[in-house]
Amino acid sequence: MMQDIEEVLFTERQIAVIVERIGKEISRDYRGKNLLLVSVLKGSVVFMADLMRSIDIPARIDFMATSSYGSGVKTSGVVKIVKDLDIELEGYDIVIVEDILDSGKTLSYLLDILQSRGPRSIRICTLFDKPERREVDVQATYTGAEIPDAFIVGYGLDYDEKYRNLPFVGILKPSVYETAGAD
Ligand SMILES: O=P(O)(O)OC[C@H]1O[C@H](OP(=O)(O)OP(=O)(O)O)[C@H](O)[C@@H]1O
Ligand SMILES: Nc1nc2[nH]cnc2c(=O)[nH]1
Repeated sequence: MMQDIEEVLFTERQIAVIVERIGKEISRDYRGKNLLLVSVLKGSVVFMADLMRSIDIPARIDFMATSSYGSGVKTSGVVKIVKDLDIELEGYDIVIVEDILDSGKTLSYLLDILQSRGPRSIRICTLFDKPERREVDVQATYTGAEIPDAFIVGYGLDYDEKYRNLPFVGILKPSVYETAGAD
């Protein structure tokens, strides 16, 4: 796996510092509220697992899954709900937990859908943001780090369902996806 990584962007240690900082911000902002963390599968699962443990106020969790990237590095732009939430949203202060904000299509779609279910409030938390790539106007309240326009993997993020279990985040060598299928 390591041979497919061009450059390590964030080490395990650097990610831990970022997650800890966001956990503190959310704990401060949601004290006395009715916090529900909504993790968007599968990419955010590693971030979610660490983030929830760095939040020291009561929090519920739920999961949903969307799909728009298929097995490649380009979004199809058509977002589908693959798995919906289990709970009703009335009365909750929702923080959507995402691994990456890229074109913005996934989060803009999710915001619309979740908003229509009547939560008390709703905000976005993303570990990574690629502002240069934005096609739809979406902004996160909590952002771990802004990154350049490169395809990253690790710490939950995949290419073709691989590399999610890397403990760090790195840029995938373009030769990996340019020669895809030649495995
Ligand atoms: O801003 P966008 O261009 O919409 O891209 C961001 C979305 O793409 C990734 O999900 P993906 O569809 O690859 O699913 P996964 O989380 O299961 O890897 C990521 O987890 C975000 O949900
Ligand atoms: N793995 C991965 N998924 C993405 N979805 C949108 N951008 C990215 C990215 O850079 N890496």
